[in-house]
Amino acid sequence: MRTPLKIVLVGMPGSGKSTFGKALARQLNFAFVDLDEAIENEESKSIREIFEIEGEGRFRELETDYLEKVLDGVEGFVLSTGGGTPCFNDNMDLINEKSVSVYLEVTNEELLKRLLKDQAGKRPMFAGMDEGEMILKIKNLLAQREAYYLKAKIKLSGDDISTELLISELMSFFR
Ligand SMILES: Nc1ncnc2c1ncn2[C@@H]1O[C@H](COP(=O)(O)OP(=O)(O)OP(=O)(O)O)[C@@H](O)[C@H]1O
Ligand SMILES: O=C(O)C1=C[C@@H](O)[C@@H](O)[C@H](O)C1
Ligand SMILES: [Mg+2]
Repeated sequence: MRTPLKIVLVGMPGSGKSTFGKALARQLNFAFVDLDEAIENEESKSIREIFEIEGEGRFRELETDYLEKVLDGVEGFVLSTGGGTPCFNDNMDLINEKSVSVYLEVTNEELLKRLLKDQAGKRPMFAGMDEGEMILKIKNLLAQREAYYLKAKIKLSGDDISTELLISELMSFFR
């Protein structure tokens, strides 16, 4: 039996992992998993509730548990991680051991635009912040996280990354 292809998307909050992942899975006819959504469904709580009631530490434990479960699946898939997933526990090493990881690198200006557009309160990391505070938070998060994201096997940069570009990068990767 051929080894199933497991594609894991990583990147900053708002970089488009969920949106892009869904489109990529549809195009490849692969199963799609969004780690944040999987946690919310299984725990019957929103990410915001888990942060507020049980704290970020508990969320990071759950995140690693669900990540391991998905990565150990026998079928191929596209997995969109949460923005912080690669940066806690040994998650990024685990991702690289078991999948082809892809970093979606988007400019801070575009991240801000997208996060401002999204429903307030959807992302606990940015809860209650004004635009100036969000810019600082994006810069700080990227400074802490970029080294983890850069461990990905493939990096795609730009504010309008297409699924066709990733498919062509995947073909080069396996060539
Ligand atoms: N290529 C794109 N161009 C413009 N807007 C986009 C693009 N991709 C995603 N968006 C928009 O940006 C916002 C964030 O996208 P998305 O939720 O997919 O990001 P994410 O990386 O999954 O974030 P998180 O880490 O918080 O889960 C959404 O409103 C989405 O519609
Ligand atoms: O950047 C982060 O740390 C997070 C991003 C989201 O995808 C969620 O996983 C959660 O809100 C934490
Ligand atoms: Mg997402």
